[in-house]
Amino acid sequence: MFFLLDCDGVIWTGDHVFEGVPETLELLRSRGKKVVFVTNNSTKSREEYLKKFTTLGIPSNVEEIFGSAYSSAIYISRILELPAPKNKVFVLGEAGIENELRSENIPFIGGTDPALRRDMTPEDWKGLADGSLLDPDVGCVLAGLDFHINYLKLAHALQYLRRGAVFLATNIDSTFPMNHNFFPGAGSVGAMPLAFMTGTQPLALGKPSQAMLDAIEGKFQLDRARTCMVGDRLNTDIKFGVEGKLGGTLAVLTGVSKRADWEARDAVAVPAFYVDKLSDLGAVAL
Ligand SMILES: O=C(O)[C@H](O)[C@H](O)COP(=O)(O)O
Ligand SMILES: [Mg+2]
Repeated sequence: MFFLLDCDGVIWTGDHVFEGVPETLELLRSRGKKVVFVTNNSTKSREEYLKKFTTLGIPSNVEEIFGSAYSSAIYISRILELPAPKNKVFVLGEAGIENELRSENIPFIGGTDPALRRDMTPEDWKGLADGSLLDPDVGCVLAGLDFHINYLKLAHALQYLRRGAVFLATNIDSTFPMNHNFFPGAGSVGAMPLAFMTGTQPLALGKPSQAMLDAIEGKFQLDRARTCMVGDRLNTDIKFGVEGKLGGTLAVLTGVSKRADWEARDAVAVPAFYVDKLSDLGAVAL
């Protein structure tokens, strides 16, 4: 049996690991359950997440980690297959996306480039308008959670999209649960502002995307009927499990969604089960 575990709002909030999580993971593994960490947070690569798990005292390995940055990189390299020379990606996001694109040998610009962490200049207004400042090899814009978003980056992304670049997003979460509070999410800082500007929606490759679930199913050869998705957010985690026809969905109340959200008549998705926190799983006959 597989447990697909969300991270932000389930395992941790920022660097605070919720009480009893390491013990619960150990219990699951000791009972022969397979654990896969499935996060929409694109700011870290699988290797960077492994470092975070290790630093926070949670035993894991890189093969157990499946993030939206990785999901996006394998989609671009193995499905989208941008024709050279227009196979470069303009990134709105942090190092996690860059490192996963590198691991799939996908060329990219933007992202954490310090040259873009500044205000617009008259040269920018002119060069972006006439295209002289644009890289002709960019064939795709990938928008993720960018903690350094600014007008210049959005202006670059818009010009590439206006010139026909493929519009992708790692995820479109509206908020980001952090330190027991909420901050602007990936969708709110990059993908949705660009969607508003262009009138087009990105293809999002994180939860609830079924392309991501197909990739996870393929990688782990899991049996969907014997797989449970555990998450804190209805319109990503629980929708992912329900639309993926997984055997179970479990909501935890340590993150974004509350009971009232799925008890509402127009709930986007309803979990099969819920617990107050992940460690309550220990009391369940697994
Ligand atoms: O804005 C975001 O990217 C999300 O809020 C965040 O990444 C969610 O991560 P997850 O709960 O899927 O681990
Ligand atoms: Mg979450």
